[in-house]
Amino acid sequence: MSEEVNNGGCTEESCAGCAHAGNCESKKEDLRAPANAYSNVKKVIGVISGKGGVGKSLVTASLARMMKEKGYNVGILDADITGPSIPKMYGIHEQAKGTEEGIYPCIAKDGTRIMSVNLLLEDEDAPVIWRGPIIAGVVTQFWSDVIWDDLDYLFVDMPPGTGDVPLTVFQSLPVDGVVIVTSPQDLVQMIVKKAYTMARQMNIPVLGIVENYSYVKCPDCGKELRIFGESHIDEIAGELGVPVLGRMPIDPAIAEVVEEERFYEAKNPYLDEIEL
Ligand SMILES: Nc1ncnc2c1ncn2[C@@H]1O[C@H](COP(=O)(O)OP(=O)(O)OP(=O)(O)O)[C@@H](O)[C@H]1O
Repeated sequence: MSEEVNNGGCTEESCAGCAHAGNCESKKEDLRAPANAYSNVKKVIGVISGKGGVGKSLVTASLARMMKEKGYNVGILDADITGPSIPKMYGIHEQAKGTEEGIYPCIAKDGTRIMSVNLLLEDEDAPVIWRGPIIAGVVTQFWSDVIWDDLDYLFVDMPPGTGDVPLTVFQSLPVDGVVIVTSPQDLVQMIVKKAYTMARQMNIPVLGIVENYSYVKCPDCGKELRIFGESHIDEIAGELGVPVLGRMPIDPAIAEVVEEERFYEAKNPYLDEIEL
């Protein structure tokens, strides 16, 4: 079930007397959180998935690396508050510092600016046991209180699903578009549609779909093994009218760079051609 939101197309005249006028999605700017006064972010891209564990954080960081390699100023807002993984991928274990003006993101070895709840906790292994509205508030603060400085692209790694946090990000941040990450399993069709529909209901453009775990390449004969079954991604993308941005195999070289916390030098050849 979705919240009662209006998808736009409203005019001042039609709003007058409308029962939803007070919380109408067409008046989106009312819900927008202000950016920090020292931030100048040109594009905000959300990375979402209908379900957990499909490699959303990996895709977020890969897109950030791709844009970094192209010479852009890039940041990652880790909105996956209860399962933050971005700082560790980049080998960052320090705490973020703040001043009166705001909080400074940590800077990875490749220059990527990163903010995550793990950079604010005294013990990075401590679990975050907060209720939805508190978590959503923290994500908004990552936009309003963090000094992002000049960024060409800010990638937002969302928690899986269509709960409080994605809703808050869509309502409070000026998201220019989302990338949906998925895997080739049977349930996927329905799950991708849920993520797609949520973004569309919030008037956020869907830039395309990335399929992860598409295949494994046999190290001996080079044959592509589809261990999660045949992909339905072209069908789904066609039905929704969005492009397939990439298909990633399970790649031990990528797993290694994550395990060794060296993502600042990662190259993900499977997503190189994406235009954002
Ligand atoms: N194509 C791949 N090849 C090798 N390892 C991968 C690949 N995709 C993801 N992984 C690894 O699988 C693990 C889970 O990936 P990731 O953390 O990106 O998933 P997620 O969808 O963000 O998870 P969550 O839903 O819990 O936030 C990570 O250790 C990641 O490095």
